[in-house]
Amino acid sequence: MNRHDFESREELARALAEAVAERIRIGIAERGTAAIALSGGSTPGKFFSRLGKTKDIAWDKVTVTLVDERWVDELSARSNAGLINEKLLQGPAAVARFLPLYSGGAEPTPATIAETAARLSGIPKFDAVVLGMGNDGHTASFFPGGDALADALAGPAPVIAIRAPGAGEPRVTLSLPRLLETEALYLHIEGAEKAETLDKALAEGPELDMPVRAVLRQDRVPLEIYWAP
Ligand SMILES: O=C1O[C@H](COP(=O)(O)O)[C@@H](O)[C@H](O)[C@H]1O
Repeated sequence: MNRHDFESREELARALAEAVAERIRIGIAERGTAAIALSGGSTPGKFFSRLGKTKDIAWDKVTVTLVDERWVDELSARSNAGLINEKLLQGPAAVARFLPLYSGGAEPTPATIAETAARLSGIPKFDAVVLGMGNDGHTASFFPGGDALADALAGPAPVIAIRAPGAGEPRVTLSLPRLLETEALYLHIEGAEKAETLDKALAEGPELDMPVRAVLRQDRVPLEIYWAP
């Protein structure tokens, strides 16, 4: 894994946006289309704004989806899709195709999960996956204590419904094997507390206690860690 430290969050956002933009350009050059999976939460807003303003990308050939979603309506302030719409899918990027993970109703059902998995099956491999991390050591919706955490980490199902004490709403997440079907993998974290959490996760200990360890320990895709204070 490689760690990229920046002096400011603005610099990080610029560099990560350029790295992901380059993966998108390569995907379009090689296959005619590109697909990326992004995280939600409080961290990626600046990065999304930067990426969405990138002009030299054929955005109409790009599919954007999420690595995970809170089971809330897109109008909710907690919606990861809402964040993508507000910050990324504006300006040049407004013509990208967005594949949401939330599809209505009180909670995800086997049928809605199957529909989402079917839609994602049209994307055999992502060009870039950008993960975040919570201070409890979760990434995507791989939460400690999650009722489907083992399945989410091991697959084989590509899309998993999961509930966990620290997660708030019911969640839906792409499984780790599905997320590792990518050309490039990024972990975007900011702040001193998250740097400490990362150090803790890099130390020995069970993956079920800090699920981000499963990402840090995998050897299928080189992990690029982007951090700023
Ligand atoms: O709930 C979530 O949390 C993580 C981390 O979010 P942050 O607010 O600490 O940046 C995020 O990566 C994930 O997509 C989201 O659903």
